[in-house]
Amino acid sequence: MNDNQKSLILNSSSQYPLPQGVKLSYGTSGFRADASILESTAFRVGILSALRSLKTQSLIGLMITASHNEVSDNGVKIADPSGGLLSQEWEPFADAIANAPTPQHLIQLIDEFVKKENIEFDGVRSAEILLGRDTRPSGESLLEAAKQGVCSIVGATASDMGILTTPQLHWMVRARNKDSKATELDYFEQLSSSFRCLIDLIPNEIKINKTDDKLVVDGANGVGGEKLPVLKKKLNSLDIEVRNSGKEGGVLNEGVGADYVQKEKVVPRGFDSQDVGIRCASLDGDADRLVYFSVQSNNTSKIDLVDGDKILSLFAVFIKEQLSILDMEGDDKVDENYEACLGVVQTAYANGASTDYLKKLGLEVVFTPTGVKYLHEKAAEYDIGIYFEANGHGTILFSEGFLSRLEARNNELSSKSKGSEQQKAALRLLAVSKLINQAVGDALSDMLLVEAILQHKGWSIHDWSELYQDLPSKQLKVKVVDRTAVVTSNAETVVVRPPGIQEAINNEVAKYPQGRSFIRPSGTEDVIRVYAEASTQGAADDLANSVAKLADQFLGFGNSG
Ligand SMILES: CC(=O)N[C@H]1[C@@H](OP(=O)(O)O)O[C@H](CO)[C@@H](O)[C@@H]1O
Ligand SMILES: [Mg+2]
Repeated sequence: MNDNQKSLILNSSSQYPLPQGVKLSYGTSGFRADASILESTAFRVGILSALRSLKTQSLIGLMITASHNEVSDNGVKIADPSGGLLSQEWEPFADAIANAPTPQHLIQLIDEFVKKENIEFDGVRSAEILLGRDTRPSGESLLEAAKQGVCSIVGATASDMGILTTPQLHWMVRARNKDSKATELDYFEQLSSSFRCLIDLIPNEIKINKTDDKLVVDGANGVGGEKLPVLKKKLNSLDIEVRNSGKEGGVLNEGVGADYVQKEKVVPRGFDSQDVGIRCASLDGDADRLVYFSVQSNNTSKIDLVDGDKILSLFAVFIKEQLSILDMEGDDKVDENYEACLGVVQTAYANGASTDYLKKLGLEVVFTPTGVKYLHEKAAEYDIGIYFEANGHGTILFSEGFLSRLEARNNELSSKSKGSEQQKAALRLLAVSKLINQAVGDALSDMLLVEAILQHKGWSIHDWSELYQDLPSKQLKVKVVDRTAVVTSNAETVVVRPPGIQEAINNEVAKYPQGRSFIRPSGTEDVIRVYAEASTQGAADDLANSVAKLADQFLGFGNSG
């Protein structure tokens, strides 16, 4: 780094000092904290994004959001050239610069990193960053700080894309780096046209039977609630009513949204007994998570939840069915045809009943630690990889190689047997690959795929929910002295440290039919999470409570004295 560059960073970073006592970590999904302490972080991540752009010689995204956290929080994260999350190799550098106590320390860290990574400031392409933010009031000033960070790197350009859903920004970064159309309008156009294509391919006999009912969506008073009406205008085969759009005066994520609905299993604000029997869905605060639900008829404050595991199962059923029509799946595949490698990725939080169901379908199910970065990476190893967290974050990844095969197959079929069931199956899979966000889980595109599949199958939300019965489950949080004392293995299902605790958990689990329980340190909160599953709700609650007690005994404050 030359002196001119150093003094540029020095001058601008002195305007964004690190507040005292702040210690931040890039975490499961970027930096997140109370918005009032994040300006220096946004500024520094702005610098990081420009360096990442120079290193990869590609466009990079920077998103200001704290997803489902309360409105007073905010956060900042990076979208890599593929549209995916920041490479994990750069996370330690992100942590280091976010916590650098003075501008001088900051410059030293950047200088060392630039040397280590061989980042050239006078390469062919100068740094280019797309910035977006969710609807949080603090977003504007944090975006400005991030922009100043980007612009403190010589030659870098920052384009403010305004208010976007997180997946929209990731989608744009991916599209721009592939030289495809990449505006917000292009995003809506791609989603709506591929959705229409799937609807047009619904077999006639099903279309006649289909129930033309409406979908009511809880927008979490966030950006998804703002964007959905725009998308809705482009879809005439779907009747959507948006509630909690943020325009009715409700507070972001307060008693609303996918995280609240999934964790509390109660109706969000704005929904009541009049909604019994109606298909409902909830987005989270930045619209990268989606869950469905219906209001219970006998207790209208409660819901029947259709979570990420069931969205995954619905997608898996549909994809498998299309592959089977194409003879690209299963034992009876036609020899000359290629057998597509379809994989499903879950975490330990996936309901055990969903895993059983998927395995019975004959699917390969693999587990990764919690966090989209792990699931996404694993899913990318398949021709078609479907991943979902139980909380509703997920997508379907199609490999480039498989898509070329599919294109070729479609061309061949369209000359030999145009309009055949096989060709329709190829067209459906191609439409899914365009509808579903290839960069990151996307509530809006996931929702359109759910709706298209339900119409295709002529299923109500009830039919869908009946795919399997969730095992009763319970999640608890336990405050401990030091959550990093817990070290896990086997996709976080086994505790290897501290010694003894896993044996104690095993002894508890053995007392419950269909019992399963694990603990792990949260990556986003200062707690240990306890998960338990058993054959009845009472048993799941009891098991969770006993395991929480064990966590407290081994790790809690009483133990440390
Ligand atoms: C049990 C649970 O829902 N954990 C969430 C939560 O992570 P924790 O590391 O459990 O705090 O936030 C992550 C980021 O949004 C999400 O990926 C993950 O699924
Ligand atoms: Mg989110």
